[in-house]
Amino acid sequence: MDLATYRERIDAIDHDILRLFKERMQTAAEIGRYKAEHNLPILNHAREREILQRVGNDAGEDLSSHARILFGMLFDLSRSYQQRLLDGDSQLAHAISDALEKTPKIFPRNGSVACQGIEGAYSQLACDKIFPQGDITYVRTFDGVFQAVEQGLCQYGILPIENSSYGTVNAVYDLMRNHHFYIVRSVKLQVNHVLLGKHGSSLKGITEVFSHDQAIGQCSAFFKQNKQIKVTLCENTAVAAQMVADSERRDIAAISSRPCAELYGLEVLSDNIQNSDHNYTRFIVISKQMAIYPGADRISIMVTVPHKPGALYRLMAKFSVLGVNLLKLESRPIAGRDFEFMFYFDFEGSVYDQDIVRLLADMAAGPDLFVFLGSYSE
Ligand SMILES: C=C(O[C@@H]1C=C(C(=O)O)C=C[C@H]1O)C(=O)O
Repeated sequence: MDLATYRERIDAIDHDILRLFKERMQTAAEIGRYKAEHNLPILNHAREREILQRVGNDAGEDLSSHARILFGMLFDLSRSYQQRLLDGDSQLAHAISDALEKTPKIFPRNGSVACQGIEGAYSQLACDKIFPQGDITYVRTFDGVFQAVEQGLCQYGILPIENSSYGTVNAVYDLMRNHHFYIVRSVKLQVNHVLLGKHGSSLKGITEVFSHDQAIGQCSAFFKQNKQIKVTLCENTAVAAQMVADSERRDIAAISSRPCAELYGLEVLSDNIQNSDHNYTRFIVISKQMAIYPGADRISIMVTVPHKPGALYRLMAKFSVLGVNLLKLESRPIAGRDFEFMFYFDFEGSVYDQDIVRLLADMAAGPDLFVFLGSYSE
């Protein structure tokens, strides 16, 4: 047989599969209605296991695992179809359209903003970029930024989430699940670190350097070359500069931003000491209310998936069928659980796209934890 004839055969088979698929989905919808009337949950593990067992056996050794994957996908589709028919428009879909209606058409230039650290901190530099007329309140910790927003003390909060060379700011991701907030914007800031010491001191005489863990990590090559220097972590790069300024010691220095030299009366002992010239940190802007500004083309969510083989794969398949491009996938262990993880996804997409809203509503309706973290632009 030639290729064209094989393809004709495949087309005919697909025609039958599609007819049967539609029939299967309609039947699942009927079952969904029955379940709603009788107060039964949509998911029935035992039934799915039974079908997988049968299908796996009937398919024969060669195709057993392929058939199980196919039917696993069919279950997902049939459950989400049942859910959608029963829920109509989900709560999340309503909240999103509400936010779209109420959000001003232009991102504000001012507002009260919580930043971690003190003046000269990189969060402040990020804030200046986003809110040129922002009114900054400094808090000591990242947790304090979340709290200031959650309690309504500040309209916005700024938090670093990842660096192009040193990676994720884990502490911020771990705090996300303890707080209620929405991401309304993100920004990428080029970060050039400088070594700051007392006037008249020099790199040769420095025995100890203070800074934040991220800055130390981004300057690891500098420490390899200067092995005599002891590293001491502190909560913020600007706080490190202030500590050096307040200390009597002349053998200590801080890794900070350049503006901290002038702010704290220090001297630049070494310039651009980060490993890479292309060193960027991404910051998010959080707010208490959901707000989706024009141009929002990025969506962030936080989910757990069941601790079972294929669970993450099935979640990813939902993105894949819509042709959604994933921008970031981060996993963090859930404290107190046995290697269970919280997954954070950033993906490209607009909430004006009904397929995307349906996907979000579908995940929100599932049995696992799902949090919509916001839709925004960078
Ligand atoms: C259709 C049903 O709902 C769900 C979907 C199933 C399926 O697609 O075969 C099986 C079990 C349930 O988790 C059902 O309960 O039969």
